[in-house]
Formats: sequence, C-alpha cells, structure tokens
Amino acid sequence: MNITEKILSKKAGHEVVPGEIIEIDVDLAMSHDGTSPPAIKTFEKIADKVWDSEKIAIVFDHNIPANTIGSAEFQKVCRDFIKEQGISKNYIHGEGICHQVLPEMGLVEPGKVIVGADSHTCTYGAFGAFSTGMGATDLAMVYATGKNWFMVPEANKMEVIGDADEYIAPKDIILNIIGDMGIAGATYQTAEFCGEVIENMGVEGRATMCNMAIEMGAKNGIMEPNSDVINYVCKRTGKTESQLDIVKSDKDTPYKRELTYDITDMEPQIACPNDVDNVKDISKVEGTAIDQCLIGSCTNGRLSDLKDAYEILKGKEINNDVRLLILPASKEIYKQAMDLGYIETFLDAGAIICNPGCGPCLGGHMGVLSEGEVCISTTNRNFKGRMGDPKSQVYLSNAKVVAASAIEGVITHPKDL
Ligand SMILES: CC(C)[C@H](C(=O)O)[C@@H](O)C(=O)O
Ligand code: SF4
Repeated sequence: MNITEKILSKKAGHEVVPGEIIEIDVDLAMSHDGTSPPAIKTFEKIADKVWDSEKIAIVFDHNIPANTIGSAEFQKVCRDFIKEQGISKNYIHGEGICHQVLPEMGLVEPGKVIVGADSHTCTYGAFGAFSTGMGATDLAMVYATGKNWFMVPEANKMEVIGDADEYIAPKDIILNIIGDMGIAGATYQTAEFCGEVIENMGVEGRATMCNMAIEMGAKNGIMEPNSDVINYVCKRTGKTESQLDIVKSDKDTPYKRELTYDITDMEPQIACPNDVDNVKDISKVEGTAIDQCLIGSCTNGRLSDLKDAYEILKGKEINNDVRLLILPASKEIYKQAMDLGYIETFLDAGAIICNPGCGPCLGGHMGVLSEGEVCISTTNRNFKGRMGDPKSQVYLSNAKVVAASAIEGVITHPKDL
C-alpha cells in the first residue's frame, strides 16, 4: 500500500482499497474566521457540544484584523463559540495563517488524519499526515461527531529528480507539475511526491508543494517524512521520533500513474492569468509590466521565502511604479525575519509589511487590485478576479522572481538583475 492507504487503513481497522467509502475518526479539525461561522451555524442545528474541544483548532487569518462589519461579526461568532465550547487551540490574535500556525503549534504529525474547512488543508501532507480540505457545513458534522466519510483516493506517484540552479524553488517544481497535470488532472486522487529532490527538501519547501496539490484537484498531497520533518515535529510536539507514526509506501505498490519530473535545466515557472495550470517558462513572459508584487501566503510566506526575497532586495529599491507587499505567514516568522534584518531591508527597499495573515491573497483585505492592474505573487491562485477587479490579472511565481520583478517593474528573471 501507499502512505495514504496505510494511514486510512489503520483508522478504518481493515485494509482499504481505492474507491471504497470509509467512515473514520479524525485527529484534528481546523476552521478559520471565514469558514467557522457557517460551520458553527450548521453545528448548532445538530448538536450542543463538540465531540472533543481539544481536537478543534480555530485560527483567525483571512480577514485579520477585521476589515468590514461582516468580518467583525464573523469573528464575534467564532469568539463566542470558542468560549462556549472551551476550544483551547484557538489562534485568534494574528498568530498567522492556519496552515503555518498548526505545524508551528505542534498540532501536525505524521500518520494523522487532519481535516479543515479550507482547501489548502492538504499542506500537512508535507509532514506525512493525511490531510484534506472540506466544506464548512460538512465540517459541522466533524465538530459534532469527530468522524468523517472519505472515498479512498487513487494515487499518483510523482518522482522529482535532477539538479536545478539557485533560481529554482519548490514553487517552480509544483507549478511545473500542475502545468503538466492540469487544474483537474488529479481530481480526488492522491499526489504522492517522492524522489531525491523531495528526500532532500526542507520542511518549508515540502509545505509549498503539498499546499498546491489542490490546484490540480488532488484530494491530498503527501510525502514520506524525512529527517527535517522528523526534527521539526519532535521539536514542536515534544515527542521523540519513536513516538511518531512515520508511514512509508511499500516499494512495489501499484499507482494509478507513475510520473517523473526532471528539474535539471528548468527555468523559473510562472502561472499566467487566469488558471494555475497556465504555466510558462519565465522567458515567455519576461518584460510584462506589473503594478503590484506580493510575497506571502500559506504557499510562500515562510522564512526561506523571505530569505530569498532578502537576498535579491538588499541594498536595492523597488521600482517607483510598483508596490511590494510582504506578509510573513506567521508571527514567529515575522520575528525571525526581524532578528535577521530582513524586515529592515524590505522597508528600506520600499516594501509595505502587512501583518501575518492571508491578506491580499484572496482579494479580501489589503492590496486589492483595480481594473486592469497586474500583480506578480507568491500565492497559489490566479483565478479571474482573485485579488480584486475581474479585469485585474495575477501571475504566480517563486519569491526571488517576485522580488526581482519589484525592482524592475516588469516580470524579471533574478539572474538578469
Ligand atoms: C476562504 C477559504 C474557504 C478559501 C479556501 O478554502 O481555500 C481560501 O483560503 C482560498 O484560498 O481560496
Ligand atoms: S493564504 Fe491564501 S490560499 Fe492560503 S489559506 Fe489564506 S486565502 Fe487561502
């Protein structure tokens, strides 16, 4: 069996097969300020008390601090629920984006089943967990029962090999895979990433890749934990390696598809408007004029991304015709970036630093685009109107490319600076 099948089999109490419907206990259920209120509304119709107040995490990240009366009311509903139900794992003071905060708080471990009312809940596959997003009203049933049904997904094995240059980040690898698969290429399937590049990849890059599994429709993204993941989880949970449930795929297990991606000679990859699979080599779009540059999100708002941006921006100033927004994915990352001098460099370069959260990623808060404006961003979606006006456009790339483009005012390969 593969990792996903093994995790689901253990929960189901028998050996599962793809296509089978199972009902299993979940280890953690997450919702945020955008999705908790509809979950709470449905929950209140079906139950009085949550199944386990210690296994629910609520994070405020989408509109933090509240930017409209509506979002303020949503957050009030969440605060009342947290108090009434005694939800101890609440991160409602700007701690950061849910998909960064949960691992930081030691709530993510290999072998666990984690669901969340957010499509990028698939991020935790980077730690060897089975994790997937679900609808807010469906999550209400999990609040009430601690159980959920799943159809066991078919799995794709995606091996990443080769040696790329310093301008290639995990973001380029996942964009390249999505460009190949298409936005619905892995719908309700597992994307299991493996190979020498994944084995040697740090926690942050792994999170970037699993985060975007949903952008090819995948039910979950998953990776065998490596030593970086094990060290990270042990540090965060206070557990030892032997206390973790590290699950690996059997060597000879069959997959729906076995794909190999060689990153040698890869150019930085850019997802062009208006679909994440509209992926082109940077040489095809270099010189495109931009108005806004954004570094942040649950995909690329981590310390390694800020370091990449710092290396490009130090001693430089951004082009006067663009604005550069930087949102560390969590308070912890923000503090580290301050200690390392990154924030000062960003400010001196002319960037606007926003508080940790989703912010402009989904066009709801800070940095909304007007008609005809163009943004290059490290986020994960470039759908029509994603960041504002339906006639605005979003290009997706890695952090070095965004930083280089901010300096030049047009989409720029960092090697050309
Ligand atoms: C608001 C939320 C439901 C949504 C999601 O599920 O992904 C958001 O986080 C996004 O990135 O589009
Ligand atoms: S950062 Fe963007 S993609 Fe991630 S959870 Fe927030 S809105 Fe969704």
